[in-house]
Amino acid sequence: MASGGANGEFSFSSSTTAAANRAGSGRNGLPKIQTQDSAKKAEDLCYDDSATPVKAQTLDELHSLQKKRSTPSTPITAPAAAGNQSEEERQRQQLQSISASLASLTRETGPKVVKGDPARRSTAPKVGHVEHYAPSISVTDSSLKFTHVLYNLSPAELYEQAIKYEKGSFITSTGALATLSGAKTGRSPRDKRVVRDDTTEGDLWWGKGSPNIEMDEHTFMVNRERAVDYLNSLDKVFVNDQFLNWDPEHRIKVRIVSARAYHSLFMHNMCIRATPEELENFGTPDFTIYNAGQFPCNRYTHYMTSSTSIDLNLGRREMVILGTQYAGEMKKGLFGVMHYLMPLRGILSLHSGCNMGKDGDVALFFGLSGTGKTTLSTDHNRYLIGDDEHCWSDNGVSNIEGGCYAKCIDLSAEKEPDIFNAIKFGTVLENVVFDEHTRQVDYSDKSVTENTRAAYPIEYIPNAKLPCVGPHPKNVILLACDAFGVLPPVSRLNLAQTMYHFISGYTALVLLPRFRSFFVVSCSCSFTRPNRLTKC
Ligand SMILES: Nc1ncnc2c1ncn2[C@@H]1O[C@H](COP(=O)(O)OP(=O)(O)O)[C@@H](O)[C@H]1O
Ligand SMILES: C=C(OP(=O)(O)O)C(=O)O
Repeated sequence: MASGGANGEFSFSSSTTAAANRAGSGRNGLPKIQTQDSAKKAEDLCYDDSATPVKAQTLDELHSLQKKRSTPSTPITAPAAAGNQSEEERQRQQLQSISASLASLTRETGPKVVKGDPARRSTAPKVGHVEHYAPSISVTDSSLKFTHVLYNLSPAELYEQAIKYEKGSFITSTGALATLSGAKTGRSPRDKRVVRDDTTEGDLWWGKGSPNIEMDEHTFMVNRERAVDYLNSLDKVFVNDQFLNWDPEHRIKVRIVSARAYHSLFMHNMCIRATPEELENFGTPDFTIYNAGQFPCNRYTHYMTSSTSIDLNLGRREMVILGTQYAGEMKKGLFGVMHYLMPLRGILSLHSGCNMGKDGDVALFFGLSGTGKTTLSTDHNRYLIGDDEHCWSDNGVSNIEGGCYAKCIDLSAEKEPDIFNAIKFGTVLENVVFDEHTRQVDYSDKSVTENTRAAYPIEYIPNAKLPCVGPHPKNVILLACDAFGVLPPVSRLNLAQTMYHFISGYTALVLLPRFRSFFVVSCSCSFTRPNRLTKC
């Protein structure tokens, strides 16, 4: 039994130990564990208590001292058109916009949308509730409840939400948030549908060979309603208002409504993060994602061939996700939107990584999934502009995203140090396996999936180029997985050859990463205008 000795020493009560203590050594002859002089300590504590009284009477009061109110980094300036808009009015408009996003299109009333965490019952809603429409006699049960909106939460707040409420969420030894994406651990391209209507009939590639599988507007609305009803049935939803495209002239405002903190943090990392000032004037989004991934689609619905459906409606500028929680669907779904919107503005959207040398020479890395865009564009000797999605306009190149989505299988500090070190607080780590005690990740473990991923903000890469824009590219590199040695390891191509191989898009699909060989085509090219490439 251990007890404190009269002189403040830590001692054991057995006679052997007491004898050892007298002899100046601890049990088994080990040196005694020294502690402070307890009498002096008690005196100090006494003085401390009276010198700095606690500025609270209760624990709740003490907790309330812990948190300072967030304030925008610059004073709130009234937008010219809106005149002297009060903070309260601005909040009301923001809530009304979110309320409109969540509105059912078939019922007249919906839940009352309020801001804030429902778990903090003592905190009154920031703004009074907003009905979707004026109350009518056709009141439904759903109109009697509240839906709490967790709006643009910070990574720290999202960590707390995930760990508290989402099974399979843990903090790893380097501070990343480990999560599980559920039954789906990769994208579901066969479950993707695009609404074929007047907007898209002439602009999109339909029919044999096209990746665009059509659905009609009515079926989209059925799925949209299903997703909105699911989200409205929850106590709380996450809403992210963010941007796409670092080129300020062609920036797109996106809103992501989701049910999981994991999804909100993933998009926080992957889209461009708005400053508090930009959020003040965010207004109506250009595009909205409804992510109801935990809820399946109804297979009796026309066009549905599984319980998963990812539906894009370019006319309504909306995307609905049902039956998959894999976060990459949101990222790639938005990329599809940019592939539609940007060419209409004469801008080429590129599925490529992009980096820049010290002399300003920009290189593009094209390739299908897994060919090495993220790995090779994250080059310690060059500035990273982006790892996956870019726009090429008369202004040069710009990254569409605000973060990177790296594959983690067999990741090591030696081979990919910048990516390895980016896996820290704020990073989402999907489907990795870790030691239950030390929380050290085993990047070689494929128990959950081989497609383990890390999503982190681009500034986690030390030599990221911020803002993520650059001049016209000087070199184009085409990457391909070639398991069968069809292609030479490296070839230098002229313009016509580059166009030919770009269209061919050869990649062997059935590969494990360790068998990959990379066909790298480097072409010193003279593309100065994007429409030249558009022709191929
Ligand atoms: N020589 C190599 N070059 C690039 N990636 C490689 C190479 N050898 C193995 N890899 C692995 O292949 C994967 C490439 O994936 P990634 O860079 O994310 O591709 P993409 O961004 O094109 O989808 C990574 O897991 C990387 O570690
Ligand atoms: C987002 C994805 O694409 P990529 O492999 O190109 O990162 C994905 O496959 O989930």
